[in-house]
Amino acid sequence: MGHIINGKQLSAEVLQQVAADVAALKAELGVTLGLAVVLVGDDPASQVYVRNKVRQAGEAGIRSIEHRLPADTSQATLNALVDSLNHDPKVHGILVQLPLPDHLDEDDIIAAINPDKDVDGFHPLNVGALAAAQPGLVPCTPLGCMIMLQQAHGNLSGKHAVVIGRSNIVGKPMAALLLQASCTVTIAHSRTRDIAAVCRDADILVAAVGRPELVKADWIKPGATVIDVGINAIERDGKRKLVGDVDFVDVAPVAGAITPVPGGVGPMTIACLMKNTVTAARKQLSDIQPAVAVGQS
Ligand SMILES: Nc1nc2c(c(=O)[nH]1)N[C@@H](CN(C=O)c1ccc(C(=O)N[C@@H](CCC(=O)O)C(=O)O)cc1)CN2
Ligand SMILES: [Mg+2]
Repeated sequence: MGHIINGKQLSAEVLQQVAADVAALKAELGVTLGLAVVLVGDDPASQVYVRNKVRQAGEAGIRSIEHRLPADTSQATLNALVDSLNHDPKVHGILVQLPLPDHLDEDDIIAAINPDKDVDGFHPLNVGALAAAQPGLVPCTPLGCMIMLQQAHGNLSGKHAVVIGRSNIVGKPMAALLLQASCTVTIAHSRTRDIAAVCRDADILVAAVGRPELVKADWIKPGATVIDVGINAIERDGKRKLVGDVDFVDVAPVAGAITPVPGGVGPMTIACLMKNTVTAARKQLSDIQPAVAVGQS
């Protein structure tokens, strides 16, 4: 049985560091960090995630400013809200919970966020910065996966990493971060030929496709590290159950280390949102007060 990477415990450690950084910024500069959380509509899962974000911000000493808008909110109204948050000095981070209702254009809203406040790391300028290995805000889920990998593996240099999935939110930024860590990176997707054989060559496998329990034991090189980004609600034996993109029971005996679902990558996503809020605030505060030393960690 491989080592189970405990995302709950690791996220608590990340949050503890964030709380210390938030307290230090308050002590040094007298600034309370602010995170604006925008939720449009009443998607039940999004409501749970937003509630957890607001709670954890509070635990880290970050003030959250919640904006809950009805499902029929217009693009113009949402853009105007984002614009006002962009100009509010008490707001250091802005996140718009996804998915948005169908009539809204997600790309347009993301592009409207000030890139310095884009704590999700989805703005095209932050996407470009990551691709060019320049400083910027990095999407929370891939950032959380990297923290888990570094803890499980130490140095990642020279490892073959396979990422299954090519989404803008997880697959592509994940591949960019693994490349920055000097991995040899393959992105596999729905058109990849003999995907099982491609995955079997991986020292590190990151599954982010949204297909319940797609990855089986015979896809895994013995001893490989397996990071499961999938969160899929299924029904089994008449009960609702959350499973990942990896068949955990099948794969865990073969893997060297593996993340569970729930309790793996999910909690790290929220912890990294708080970490990004500190990163964003430091950049904004050092732009305003370049002479003041704004600590880094
Ligand atoms: N603006 C954003 N929208 C979305 C993001 C994002 O990073 N920014 N990611 C996902 C949803 N998400 C955060 O927003 C998220 C999903 C799941 C979890 C989590 O902790 N999951 C738990 C299980 C939760 C459950 O019981 O339902 C776990 O894996 O242990 C955190 C955050 C899409 N939208
Ligand atoms: Mg849409």
